[in-house]
Amino acid sequence: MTQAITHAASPEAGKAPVVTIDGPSGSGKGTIAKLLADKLGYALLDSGALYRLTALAALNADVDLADEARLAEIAGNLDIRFAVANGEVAAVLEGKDVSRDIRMERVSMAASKVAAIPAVREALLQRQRDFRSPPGLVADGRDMGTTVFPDAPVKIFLTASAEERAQRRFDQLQRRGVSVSLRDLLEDIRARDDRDMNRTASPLAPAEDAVVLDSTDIGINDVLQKVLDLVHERIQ
Ligand SMILES: Nc1ncnc2c1ncn2[C@@H]1O[C@H](COP(=O)(O)OP(=O)(O)OP(=O)(O)O)[C@@H](O)[C@H]1O
Ligand SMILES: Nc1ccn([C@H]2C[C@H](O)[C@@H](COP(=O)(O)O)O2)c(=O)n1
Repeated sequence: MTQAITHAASPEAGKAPVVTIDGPSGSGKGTIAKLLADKLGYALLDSGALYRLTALAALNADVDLADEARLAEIAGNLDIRFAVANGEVAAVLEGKDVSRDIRMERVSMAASKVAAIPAVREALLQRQRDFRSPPGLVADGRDMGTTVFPDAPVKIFLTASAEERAQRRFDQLQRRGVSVSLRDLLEDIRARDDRDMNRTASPLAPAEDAVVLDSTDIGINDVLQKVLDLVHERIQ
């Protein structure tokens, strides 16, 4: 069962093993991170949710997304917690479950802009590190292996072609009854890749010691098994 962590870490917590899973949007990071955390009984950090929550708080307060100082202040003072209910992790902002709101397209776009601001990333750094706790942590994002947990014993960079990622997102939205165009999704994925890879602060890139897994032609179970093999080889 995935653990939800909301408290500051103890000295032992700093030594707990971390598995980092970075990669572009739609590569399957969130899916694999959740399955892995469940399997290992580790805590789970969905770092993208922190950028999404910052973006939602800013949109709710009508803050200009060009106002970097104000956005950093919002990121540094977020009133959030992650609650586990029925095996799912809910994101709670100022007491309200906003798990669905933070997945809306306008929030995704705002999160991508907010995440490019160095002062926002700095404001969220320690909060992310506080998720590290025994028996271990699975951390999903873009800079988990390069910046947030550079000493992690297992670093995965999960990728897939833009076309495959757009198709996966299309199928996911269709299952939820949301009608979208595959072409728009592909354009959106390319725009986000470009912004995530070309920003100056913690750009999306594999850590030097990361294992790169291309899941374009590999199913979820096979990806999970490859990651588990690495964990057993390096941690337990
Ligand atoms: N290897 C795979 N084969 C087929 N479908 C997959 C695979 N991995 C993930 N998926 C599906 O792709 C969709 C996107 O996966 P997921 O949300 O985990 O991606 P993500 O990398 O976390 O994206 P984001 O960074 O935008 O949150 C989901 O519907 C998931 O079930
Ligand atoms: N460590 C991270 C995590 C996420 N981001 C950015 C990338 C996206 O534009 C946005 C939302 O992430 P998602 O929920 O889609 O994984 O946040 C980042 O820059 N660094």
